[in-house]
Order: sequence, then structure tokens, then C-alpha cells
Amino acid sequence: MPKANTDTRLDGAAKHFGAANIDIIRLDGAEKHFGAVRALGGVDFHVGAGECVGLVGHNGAGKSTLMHMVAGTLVPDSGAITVRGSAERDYSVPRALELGIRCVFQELSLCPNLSVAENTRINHPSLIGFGWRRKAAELIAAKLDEIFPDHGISASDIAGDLSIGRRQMVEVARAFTLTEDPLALVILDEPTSSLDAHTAGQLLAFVRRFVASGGSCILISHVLGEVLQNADRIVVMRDGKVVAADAASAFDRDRLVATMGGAEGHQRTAAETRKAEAGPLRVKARPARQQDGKELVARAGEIIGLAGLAGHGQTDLLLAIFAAAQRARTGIEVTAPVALVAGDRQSDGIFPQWSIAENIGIRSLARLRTGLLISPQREAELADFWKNKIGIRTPDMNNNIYSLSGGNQQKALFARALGSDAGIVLMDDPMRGVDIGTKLEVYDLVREEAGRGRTFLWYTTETEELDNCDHVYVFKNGRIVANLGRDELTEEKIIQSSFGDAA
Ligand SMILES: Nc1ncnc2c1ncn2[C@@H]1O[C@H](COP(=O)(O)OP(=O)(O)OP(=O)(O)O)[C@@H](O)[C@H]1O
Repeated sequence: MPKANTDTRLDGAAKHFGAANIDIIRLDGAEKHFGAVRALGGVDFHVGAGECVGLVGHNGAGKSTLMHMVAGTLVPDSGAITVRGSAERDYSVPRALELGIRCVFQELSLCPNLSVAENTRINHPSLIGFGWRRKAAELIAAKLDEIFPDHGISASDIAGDLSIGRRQMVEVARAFTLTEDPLALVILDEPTSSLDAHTAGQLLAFVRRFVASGGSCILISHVLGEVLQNADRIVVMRDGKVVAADAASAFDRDRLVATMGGAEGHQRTAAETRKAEAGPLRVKARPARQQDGKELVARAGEIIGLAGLAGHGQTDLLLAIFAAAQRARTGIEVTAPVALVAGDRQSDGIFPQWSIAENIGIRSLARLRTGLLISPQREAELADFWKNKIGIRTPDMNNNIYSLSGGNQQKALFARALGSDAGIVLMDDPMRGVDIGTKLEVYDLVREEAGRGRTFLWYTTETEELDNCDHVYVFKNGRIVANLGRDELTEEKIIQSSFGDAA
């Protein structure tokens, strides 16, 4: 009976890593087409042992497609794959797993009806035999403790009951769990997208320890600072090609942005110059667990931030405000129609059977109607307007929503909310997976729309984004603990409020 390795120290993993100077995996001339879309146009890519490779590029550049090839989930149309110096003829998922190549993909993959321990078993076939559930529970708990010391997750928690941030933590810990199954390279496709700054820092510090012990990682992130600070080498993709690859020390943020394309010459000063002309009351809301008199107040034309550690009640309050717009709730006053940009697009945002255009139009049905029917022409006009406005990359807006890359799906959800007539837009960590160029465009758009009187309530795990807000409520344990004005906003101040007792 294979025995689970309960040694959670990183040097326990090192035995799998092998010779230091041979590439774990190498792709030469990898090409991939999806119908008319050329996702990869001849890409060379490799990862060495003990190396953290940062992979960056705009939404739809081809990063995930390339990673699916490394993981064996997609077969290239042409090109060669070499593993530890030997050519691979029939590279596949089982072969990748046999080589110790594991992945944490952008779209989270936990089975929602299974516990955290049971989900761990799914990825670790060697966890079998009598007592596997207990072993799986011990291993995942130990790995969570090691990576995220204050995680607050139990191995018996049902995955579907966890917040998206906690699900992301479980996915990451599961990929690094040591069992009899080999571990050499972990692909991390936007692993911090739902984590707050504190938790993201814990993960990135762990990645550095893992790499120092001989493991390898591929780190994909749209938060360029994370890649610059934690990768050894950075590969930049643009339109299905590698356009630069160099030591991380050879890049800075500006060179990365310029190489990726799309955000050149953007004015980052606009946020500071905007002054809100606050109008009539739009939202007044007291979190269900609030015991003192604090409440969230938002007026027409304001951009209000919600901050603090992830899962401390920010999403709950946004959802309560959303619900209150349909049906009165005590403690919440809403005075205009509401639209929501969901952060957890898989569960809450996307209609998977529908086209991109239909997904955008659903919040604007009244406007799209001629008589009783939806006018295809009006729907197409709305979709095309947003395709151009925020650059949704697709040859046809009638394609299924899932033909879009992750970041482009998120852009479609933005278009749905901003294209609607809602006077209040609730945004639940909405920039998940959106590239830097588009983010800057969307920030401008949000400020422009606020200037026209729209109100934005914006929960974000990216502290930098709070610069766009007029003021920010910090949450802790389901309550508002601080209300910080624009001039008081610093990461330290937010973290201090998130951990401290006082407001
Ligand atoms: N299953 C699919 N069907 C059709 N087109 C696809 C499919 N998967 C990917 N594509 C297309 O391939 C291109 C590359 O997508 P990919 O997901 O690799 O981009 P990405 O760099 O990972 O983007 P993001 O940063 O948004 O995650 C995109 O144009 C996308 O629309």
C-alpha cells in the first residue's frame, strides 16, 4: 500500500527535483489554433530546475494556452516538447503528473460538494487505502499551515462553502502537498487574484522558499510587482508570441508594460486630480454584524472602496445591498437601480451556454427590446460598442463566452454592468485577471462615469486600486472598523486597521 509522505518540510520535495542544470520542460515552436484564432504562433519556452519563471502578457496573449501544453491538457498543433533532455512523443496529463508537473489554473477546480480533504485526494492518487481521508486531512492542513499560517480553513470544510479567496488558498496548498506523487514544477496561473495583500505575501514568500529548495514554478500574474520581485526570469508574451525573455533584474515595471503593449502613455495622475462632487444619497448600509453606529454611506458620483483582509464581510455587504435593491431589508437603504460585477465569475457572473453578446446584454433587456422580442441588431450594437471600448479580444461577439481568455470574460462582465442603466454599480474584486492596460482604461471609465453621477462601491484586494476611491471602509470580522479618507490611504494604514482592534 503506498504510504503518504507526512514530511511537510520543503527538503522532502527536493528528492524529486533531479539534476539542477537540465530543463524540467522545454517547448520549441509550439503552435495552437482555436478555429480562426491563432492562440500560439510558434512559441519557445523552458523552465529550469530551481527556477521561478514569471510569465506576463495582455489578456488573450496566450499564457494559459501555453500552460495547458506544459500541463498536458492541450496538445500543440505543431512543435516539440522535451522533458529533462528527452523528446516526448505523446505528452499528456498522466505523463505530466508522472514528471511532477502540477498546476493551479485560473479557473478554480475544486469540487464544490466535497470537503477540502476529499478534494486533496482527487489530485493525489497515491492517497489510497485505509485511513486515506485522515491522511489527506493531515497533509492539506499541514501545507495550509505552512503557506498561510492564519488561514482559518478546516480540512472538513466543504469547498463550495468557502469564499473564493479561501478556495484559491486550498488549490495552491493542494498543488504543493507532498505525497508519494512526484513534485517538480508548479504552474501558478494568477494564484493571488483573489488573495488580499497579506495572504498574497505569504504565498509569494513560500514560492521563494520552494524554489530555493530546488523546486520550479511558473508564476503568471497581472500584478507586475509580484512578478518583478519573485521571478528569476521573466517571459513576456504578446499576441501568441514570446516577445521578450530575460533575467527579472533586467526588467522594471515600465519596460514590462512597454513590452506587453497596450498601456503606453497612460496618465496615472488622473486619480489624484479627481474631486468628487457628492450628490444625493444613493446607499446607506449597516453590515449585519455591526454593533456600533458605523455604516457605509455612498452618494451619487462617489467611488467608495471596501478594503481589509479578504472574506471579512465586504462581499457579504455588497450582496446584501444588491438584494436590498430588489426587496427592502432592514439596515439598508438603496435609492437607484443596482448592477453587480461579480468577482467569482464562474459561480456568479457568467451564463455559460450564452454568447459574449448575450452575456453583456442581459442587464439591459428593456433597452434591447423591440416589442416583445430582443432585437439582435441592438444587442449586437451594444456588444460591439463594448468590444471596442474595453478591447474584448474575439473575432466574433456571437462566440460562446468561454471561448474568451479569463481576463476577457471579466471584461464582458464589466461591460454588462457599465452598459446597463444602473445608477449604482457594485464591484466585487472585479479586476480578477484583467491585464494592466485594460485596468487603467477601466479606472478611467469608472471615474468618468462617477463624474456623470454614477455611484461605485468597489471591493478590491489590490491596494493600489483604492487610489481611485474617494474614501474607503476597512472591514474586519464582518464589521466596518475604519473609514479612511483619500489622504489617509496607505497599505500600512489598511493593514493596521485590518488587524487592530480599534477603528
Ligand atoms: N477553448 C477556446 N476556444 C476558442 N478560443 C480560445 C479557447 N481558449 C483560448 N482561446 C483563445 O486563445 C487566445 C489565447 O487565450 P489564453 O487564455 O491563452 O490567453 P491568456 O494570455 O491566458 O489571457 P488572460 O490573461 O486573459 O488569462 C485568446 O484569443 C482566446 O480567446
